[in-house]
Parts: sequence; C-alpha cells; structure tokens
Amino acid sequence: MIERYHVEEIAQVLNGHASGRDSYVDASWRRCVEVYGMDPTRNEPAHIVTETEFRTHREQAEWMIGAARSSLKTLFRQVAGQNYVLLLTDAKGVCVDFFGDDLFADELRGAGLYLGSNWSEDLAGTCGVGACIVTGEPVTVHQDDHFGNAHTALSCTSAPIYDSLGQLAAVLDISLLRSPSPKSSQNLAMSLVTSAARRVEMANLMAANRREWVLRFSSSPEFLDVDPECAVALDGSGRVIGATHAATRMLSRERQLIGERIDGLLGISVDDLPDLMRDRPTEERVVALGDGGAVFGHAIAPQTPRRPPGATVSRTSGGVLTGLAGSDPGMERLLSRVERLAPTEVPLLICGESGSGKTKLARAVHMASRRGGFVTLDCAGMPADEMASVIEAQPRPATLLLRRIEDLSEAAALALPGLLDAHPDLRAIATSGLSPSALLSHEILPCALYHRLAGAVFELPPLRERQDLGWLIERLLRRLSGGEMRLTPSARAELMARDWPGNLRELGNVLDVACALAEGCVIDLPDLPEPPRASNQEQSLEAVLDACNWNMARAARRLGVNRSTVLRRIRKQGLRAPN
Ligand SMILES: Nc1ncnc2c1ncn2[C@@H]1O[C@H](COP(=O)(O)OP(=O)(O)OP(=O)(O)O)[C@@H](O)[C@H]1O
Repeated sequence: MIERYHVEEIAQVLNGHASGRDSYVDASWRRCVEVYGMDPTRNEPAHIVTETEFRTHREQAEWMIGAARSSLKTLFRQVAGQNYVLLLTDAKGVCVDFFGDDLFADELRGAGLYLGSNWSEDLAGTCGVGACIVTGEPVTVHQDDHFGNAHTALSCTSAPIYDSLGQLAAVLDISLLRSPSPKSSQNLAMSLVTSAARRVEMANLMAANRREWVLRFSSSPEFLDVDPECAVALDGSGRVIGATHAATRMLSRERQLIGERIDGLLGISVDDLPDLMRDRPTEERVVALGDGGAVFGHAIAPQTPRRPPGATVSRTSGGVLTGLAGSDPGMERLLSRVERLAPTEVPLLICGESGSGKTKLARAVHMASRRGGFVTLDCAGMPADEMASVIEAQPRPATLLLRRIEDLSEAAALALPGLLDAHPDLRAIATSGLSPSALLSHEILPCALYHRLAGAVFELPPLRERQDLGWLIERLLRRLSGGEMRLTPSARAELMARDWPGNLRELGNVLDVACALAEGCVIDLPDLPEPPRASNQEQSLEAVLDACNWNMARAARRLGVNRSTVLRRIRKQGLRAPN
C-alpha cells in the first residue's frame, strides 16, 4: 500500500504538483525519472563497486580519510548508542570509510550502508549522499523521501566536505536503518554531521597550509580559539590560497574566493595579521566584514623552520615590516635596519611615545624572524618570581616582548639578566616610553640590564613628526571600515593638522569614532571627536621635571605621587627629557 502511495506521489510531482517535502526531494525525484530514466516501482538493490574499483576509490581518497578520521571517530562515539552508522563517501558517492556496529554488519551491507556502496544519485536514486553531491548542500533524505522502494526504511543525513580550493571532495553521511517517523527527529543528526564536516575542512586546511598564514573566524569570542566557524589560508602578499566552504560563503557570498586579496575583502592586510594572534585579547581581534558586519579573527603564523643565521628577510616575504609606514624617510631607514636585524638574535630596544607603534613593531620583528613562540610581559607591577615562571614556561625558541621596561620593579630588574642568560634561545625585545638616554641617565634601568637589552636601539618618531600621516589615515580608515568610508577634504585637512599626542592609538580611536558617527559613507568635520586639551596639571609636570633636572624620584616627591605615577604621566603626555 505504502509503495503504491509512494509511486503515486512521485507521479504527482512529475505532473508539476509540489509534494510538500523539501524542494531538493521533489527536484531529485524529477531527475530520477527525467534524467536517469528510473522506475520507482523497481526494487533496485544497493550498488556495490567491485573490489578493484573500491581500492582505486579508496587510494584516491586516502588524504581525505586521514583528515576526517578523528572527526568521524568523535562523531561515532556521540551517536553509536542510537544505532547510527557513519559513511564517508568520495565526491562520486562511493563509500570509502565506514563506522558502524559489527553486530549488524550483514543487515547494513544489505542496505548499502557499507564500504564500497555507491550512493551516486544516478545509480541509487534520491538518497542523502546523492542529493548532497548534486546540490552541494547538507540534506536529510528521510524514509520515503528516497526514490526507490528499497531504501524507504532508511534515514540519511549528509553534509558536503569541500577541499581548500572549493571543490567538493567528500560527503559525510550519518544513517539509520530504522528511524522514528517525523523527519524532524533527524535535526540533531543534521547539526552533528554539518559540524563534523566543518571540522574536517578546517583540519584539512590547517594541515595543507602549515607554512602559510591561516586566519580563522568566529562570530562568538568564546569559540574563536577552540572551535572557529571558518578559515582562510593566505600567502605572504595576503592573497587567499585556501578557504573552508563557510569562509567562502561569509567572505565572498559564494563567488570565487581563491586569489582574492584579504585587504579587498576585509580591509586588513597581511601586515595586520600579528594583531590578530592569540596573545591579544579576543575582544580586540575584531575584523570588519564587507557587508557591515564583524567577526572575531584568529591569525596563526606560518610554521616554518628557523632561518639559518645571517639569512635576511626578503622584503617581499610578507611585507610585515614594510607595511608599517608609508613614505616617511626616517621610518623607511628605521624599518630597513630593523629588517636586517629581525632574523638575528640581537636584543632590541624600541623607544617612543605611548601609542607610537612600539608593540606593533616588536610583533612585526617577531613575524619577520619566523621564530616559534611570542610572549608578552607587561613590566609594570610584574613580580620577579612571576616573570621567572612565565619565562620558564615558554616553548623555545621564542621572542620575549618586555613592554614598558622602565616600569620594571627593582627586584625584577635585578633578576632579568640572569633569566635571559639562562635562556639564550629567548630573543628579548624591550619597549619603553622614555628615550634611551633617559633610561640610562636617570638610572631607571641598571646599566648592566640596559646593555643586555639594547643590542640595537630604535626610536619611533611621534606621529606629529611623521611625513606619512596621510597614508596612515587612509590605511587605518580602510582597515576600520573595510574600504567603505571616506573623508571629506575638510575632515582630512583637520586630521592632518592635529598634534596627535596619543599617536597612532589616538588616530585609530578618532577614526573609529568618526566611522560610527558619520551618516552614510562620508566622514565630515562634525563627525571628528574634539582633540584633547592640555590641562594645567599636564603643563606643570614638565615644569616640575625641568626644575628637578628630570630626576624622577625628586619630581615624584615634589608632586606628592610615586615614581611610577610620574613615569606614567610622562608617557601619557609624550614628554621627553632634554638630551
Ligand atoms: N604602523 C601602524 N599602522 C597602523 N596602526 C598602527 C601602526 N603602529 C601602531 N598602530 C596601532 O596603534 C595602536 C598603538 O600601537 P602600539 O600598541 O604598538 O603602541 P605602543 O607604542 O606600544 O604603545 P604603549 O607604549 O602605550 O604600549 C595599536 O592599536 C596599533 O595597532
């Protein structure tokens, strides 16, 4: 009786009536009759390929089987108690890997839920794997959604697995020999199988691109580092060389993503990737999408073997350093020296006002050096024993960034040289808001420590002295708005005329606010936040320091605050001791 209803229903669909089932079922039924010439009354058994054919299919899918195995095992553990079987088929629909209960092996083999069965739609009729291959989408083909009467007891939920170039590579299928009647009973199976397929794509992309940048995305910060939604692999110039299917959807809405540049897609370039690495707080790793939305990003640096000593970093090897400045002769000179020192072991001291880009430069040096780990220590308030345990815990070789070295406590300053000597495979990069001469002459750092850290010294200019302010404005704006926003000439002139005591950090914040306040895509003068005004207290700090000959301890006593507060205010105001 059921068979007769089933055949009649298929006939109705062929006559142009919708069945009320999922549209991919109706479409597949029509293909079965009109394209493959199938007859729904025939009870076709499962199609099993020959032993030789099976070996060929399996050999060709070996890489995918390897990438998928651990996800499949996890998935099988989750569902084994409910009598599900798992099939991994290749892109032609042939089952090349299988997880099921051996107790039911004969029954499963008879139903085609076994190694070597061929579930392509033109052979098996409407079925999960076949419909998934044709549509490229996850599907559930439940009971009498199947075309042939032989399969109407089964429920099959299938999700596509794409390779990193966007080609369908495999189908992951989870099936039941006998299932409860409502199709909605398989919603959980659908969610499990699509998540597993996503993880297989992710594992495959990561394994194939160990020597490239990988940028992973998640809409929720909690899952960014542990279970991201999608990812792209980028070459050194920021071009997409691989992507998971979900990333293609998110970034290019199904258009070709391979070969696109990341700055065109996201308004960030390869130079910005170090800012999206794991040691940054997740909430700071926000990436703007072209459609106005935003996601969290996690950049994973290329894992290349260490460069032989003396080898230089090619300027085209990723542009991590060259992307830090436009045409400012001082910065260009500085970056070309930094570039030569990046792959060496020389410890670096980077000085400059707060917000001038010291941390960013240190990270870029690390990236260009292609060392393993990167660890940041904020020196203010860091007890010596904590510093020691963080350093001890680092896998090496690594770069150790010591931020605001002038804030190191006396005990930590005494302990640091010994720690560095004990770990020669840690390359130290220290940053300071004070000038090198202030660090030395005011005994802020013990002389021995200063020379231990200052193998080469770089002084980043404050933004008001840079000649590439226009370039930086454009670059930051592109990064913040994904290339959507532009400035009116008067807003641009106003930004070019400002002093920028907070340097690049202040510029970034001002543009951020302006993008939020602007109506539409144009930022005009009223959208710019007011520049900060110097208070009397700020003016008097410099006077007090001058009067105390820049002796911090004396200035602190005179102002009635402690030494670190004086240092903090000096940094905040961008004051510099006269040389
Ligand atoms: N060359 C650059 N191009 C674009 N943005 C930059 C550049 N350099 C720094 N920035 C941005 O400016 C902000 C401040 O940079 P960074 O943290 O490196 O400054 P800093 O000198 O280390 O500051 P502090 O001394 O206060 O820690 C960051 O948001 C950073 O991403």
